[in-house]
Amino acid sequence: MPAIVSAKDVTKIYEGGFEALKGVSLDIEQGEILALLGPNGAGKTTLISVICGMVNATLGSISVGGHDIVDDFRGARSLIGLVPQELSLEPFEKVINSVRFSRGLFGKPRNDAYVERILRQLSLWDKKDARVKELSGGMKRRVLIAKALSHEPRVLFLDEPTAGVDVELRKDMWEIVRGLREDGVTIILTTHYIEEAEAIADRVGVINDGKILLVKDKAELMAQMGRKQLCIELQEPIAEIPAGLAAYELVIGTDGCSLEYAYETRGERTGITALLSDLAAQGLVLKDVSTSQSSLEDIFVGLVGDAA
Ligand SMILES: Nc1ncnc2c1ncn2[C@@H]1O[C@H](COP(=O)(O)OP(=O)(O)OP(=O)(O)O)[C@@H](O)[C@H]1O
Repeated sequence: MPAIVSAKDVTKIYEGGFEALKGVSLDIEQGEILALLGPNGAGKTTLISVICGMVNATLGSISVGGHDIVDDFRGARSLIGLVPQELSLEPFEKVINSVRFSRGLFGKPRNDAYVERILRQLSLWDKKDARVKELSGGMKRRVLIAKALSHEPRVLFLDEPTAGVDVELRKDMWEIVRGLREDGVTIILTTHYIEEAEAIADRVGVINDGKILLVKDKAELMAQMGRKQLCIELQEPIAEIPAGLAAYELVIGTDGCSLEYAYETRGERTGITALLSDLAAQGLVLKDVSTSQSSLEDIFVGLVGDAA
């Protein structure tokens, strides 16, 4: 299936010469939730602003649903909903009118049944006649989503949807995003929160310093995270690993006093029981054992650190 959003070698140099995107290429699959993870200033907002046509790319090309975002701006833009980072709403407007108005901006005919459906989906139906200023921060964020969905887009961009919101609201937001995906909407969200990417993304893209460092299935990343290390401290140092332990592919510490064993936590057998009895059979006396696991956070920090 062709990608619903395809960016090729996109570079953005802001006035003043700052290069915020450095040849970014990215294909977004229809129906997926892609989390773009990166530190402050990485270029996340710039990338989605360029795709949504709010900022012009300096070089490169982007298409959305097969429409070039420059040559066929209207065709591309009609497929896109954008939930911006800032709460930019008209305070005195009634919720339902603000959603109807957004739909009208895209030249779509009034459709009360559709607007009711999204307001219900976002638990805003009982607030439809409230003025925006009377709503809590979480409700305002949901109004922004309703507005972004008002013209029935196929791709929804959420720029840090849960920045600064409490845990409950964050989980509500994740539920909303999952529900939208079930309706067939492709979702791209930017986040600083690794646990957010872990919780809802199908794929994770890591961006830093204007470059995409990695785009991977979350399941693959999780499999990488499913590896653990068992560190065995020995009572006495050894010069080399006894031949009888070769099958375990142990790594010996520089002082000869420790051994490291990598295993899959998801596998049926970790091999730890057999290893411990074979160590004893080889006459090795253990002083201590500990385990460690690489997390998405380690992978992220490693990637961003290596790139720096
Ligand atoms: N209009 C602008 N003019 C000049 N530089 C800009 C402009 N907008 C953004 N930048 C710079 O581009 C870089 C990327 O900014 P961007 O907002 O895309 O990052 P981000 O990954 O979204 O960061 P955050 O997580 O803090 O929102 C930053 O160094 C920022 O200062």
